[in-house]
Amino acid sequence: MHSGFSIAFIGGGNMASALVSGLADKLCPMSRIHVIDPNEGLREQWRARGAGVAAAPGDALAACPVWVYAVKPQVLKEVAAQTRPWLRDSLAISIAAGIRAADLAAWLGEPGRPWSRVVRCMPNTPALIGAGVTGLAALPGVAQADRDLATSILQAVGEAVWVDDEAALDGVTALSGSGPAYVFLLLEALIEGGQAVGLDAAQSRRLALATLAGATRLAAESTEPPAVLRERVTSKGGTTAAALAVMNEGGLKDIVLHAMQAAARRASEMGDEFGR
Ligand SMILES: NC(=O)C1=CN([C@@H]2O[C@H](COP(=O)(O)OP(=O)(O)OC[C@H]3O[C@@H](n4cnc5c(N)ncnc54)[C@H](OP(=O)(O)O)[C@@H]3O)[C@@H](O)[C@H]2O)C=CC1
Ligand SMILES: O=C(O)[C@@H]1CCC=N1
Repeated sequence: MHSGFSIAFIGGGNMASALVSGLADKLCPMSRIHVIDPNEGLREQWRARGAGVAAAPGDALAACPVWVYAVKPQVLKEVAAQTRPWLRDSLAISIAAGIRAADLAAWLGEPGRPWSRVVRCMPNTPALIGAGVTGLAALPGVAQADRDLATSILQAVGEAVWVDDEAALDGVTALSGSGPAYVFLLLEALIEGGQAVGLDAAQSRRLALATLAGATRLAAESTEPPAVLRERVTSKGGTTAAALAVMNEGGLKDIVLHAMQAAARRASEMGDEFGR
């Protein structure tokens, strides 16, 4: 990416912050990051980090070749209308859950002529430390150069996975978009459980984090499926079998399945509710 590359974040909240932390200095310096957010306190934080800030769209936005919409799905339509007058030749990337690329393209374009440079994606918060994973999709007419540009931006904060059918992004949202929250919930449970079985808080946290990290890395590096790795931990008549029996009785797998279905359904509902 050349040194003149600059990127605008429309919405400077949690996710913009996570993306910029991973991006800054890898792809473009902070001085080339422009953040638009109505919240004065947030703008002050961005200013302190070295980013350009504005309360509303203006000339600085028009000059950015890449725009990342990082506002809530509920306000994206209104925000697209606010930014549209400043659109010259920029690639529009949306990270809003549920909102379909065709809707954003229609909001940014003219009647009968949707904006052709729209990529929809679903990152996750580990982007903050460069360990994110992002699902991406685009309408069929989007140029390969724009797909490559979006890939390079999201790859700066982790892995990038393209899906052919945009509807699959609702599934990505249910898995990796919301997924860090499921892992944090498990982590909370492990830490509380550790204390319930006699460890102190610090020991529990250390053991829980190392267990999640170690097991995840083992699964990633192994050629064997997770079920086989699970069986290797589970000695006949032993401690793991006792624990898994309780988890199976409680229907843990079904709970996760139903939770993910609820998340995917909600993404699709938000697309209907806040799109079009
Ligand atoms: N959090 C996550 O893990 C993930 C979130 N996403 C998606 O990212 C998007 C942002 O989420 P998140 O960062 O968590 O939300 P936040 O609420 O933290 O950030 C959104 C920011 O946009 C600001 N905003 C509101 N109106 C405007 C406007 N007109 N122009 C510019 N900025 C505006 C909000 O200000 P104010 O608060 O004052 O309204 C807020 O600071 C959502 O669409 C979400 O679906 C995607 C992947 C993961
Ligand atoms: O909860 C949400 O709607 C957003 C999308 C994925 C993670 N957070």
